[in-house]
Amino acid sequence: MKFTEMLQQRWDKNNTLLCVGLDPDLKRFPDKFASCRHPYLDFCWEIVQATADTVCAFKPQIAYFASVGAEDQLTELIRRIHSEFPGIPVILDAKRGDIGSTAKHYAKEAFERFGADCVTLSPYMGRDSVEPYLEYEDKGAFILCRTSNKGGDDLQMLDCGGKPLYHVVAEKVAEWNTTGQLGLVIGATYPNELKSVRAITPELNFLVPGIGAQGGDVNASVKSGMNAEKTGMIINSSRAILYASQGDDFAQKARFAALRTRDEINKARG
Ligand SMILES: O=c1ccn([C@@H]2O[C@H](COP(=O)(O)O)[C@@H](O)[C@H]2O)c(=O)[nH]1
Repeated sequence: MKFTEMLQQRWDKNNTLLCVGLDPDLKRFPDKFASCRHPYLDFCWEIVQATADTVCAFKPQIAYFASVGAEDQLTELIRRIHSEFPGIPVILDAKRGDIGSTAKHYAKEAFERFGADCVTLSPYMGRDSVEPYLEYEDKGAFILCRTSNKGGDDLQMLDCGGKPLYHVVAEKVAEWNTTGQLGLVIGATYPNELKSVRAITPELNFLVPGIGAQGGDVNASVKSGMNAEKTGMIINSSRAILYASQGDDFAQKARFAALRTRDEINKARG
């Protein structure tokens, strides 16, 4: 099934816009994982099992696996999600961006090696750096537009002939999106910007990180970013769910945190 179809089904049938981010940091795991052979896989798998019914997607962040040589654990994690929870799309947060010939290999890594359904990309190198990902017709890509961090201002707010650079990125991505595979990353820390980009691109889906640990306003973000169908958003929370407890009850506490967040999002949708 195509990434966009999987997502639409999760929105419609499971009534959730929540995405649980999988950013596994060994230092924050409960003690029982210290002696595991595959701690990143085992920890994330318990989180996935505890939260699967609450999400529209999972988003593993590649740096947390690659920095410790745990790529095989990431591959197995995504394989298990697809096998045990078919229909839940996996977005690999990799923020790639390179010339076409190299981008082909990054696309192969994300979609063939890791088996992800979607990937995050930088827009900085332009259309031909994105095109190799679109050759995988069932897959999707979210392009960085207005990121959740403070330093995003350095470039994204630059004036481009009377409009900020992130508006130009939104317009360009809408233009490149001839196949319906593209969306935008916009931080929940900037609800006003979410609103302005929704007005420019009513048809694009948004990946929205920044609630939870980064303090983004759930109610304002949802109201600003949802589309006419009250969907169009994948709202990510990683640390606030993963590390809701460091005790043996971590999975149960993660589930409660996910349920609370899903319900808060749904309340804001009205
Ligand atoms: O603008 C962006 C783009 C990506 N991220 C990623 O999302 C998660 C956020 O984690 P939290 O623990 O919920 O803060 C993380 O993987 C980032 O790399 C982002 O935060 N902002």
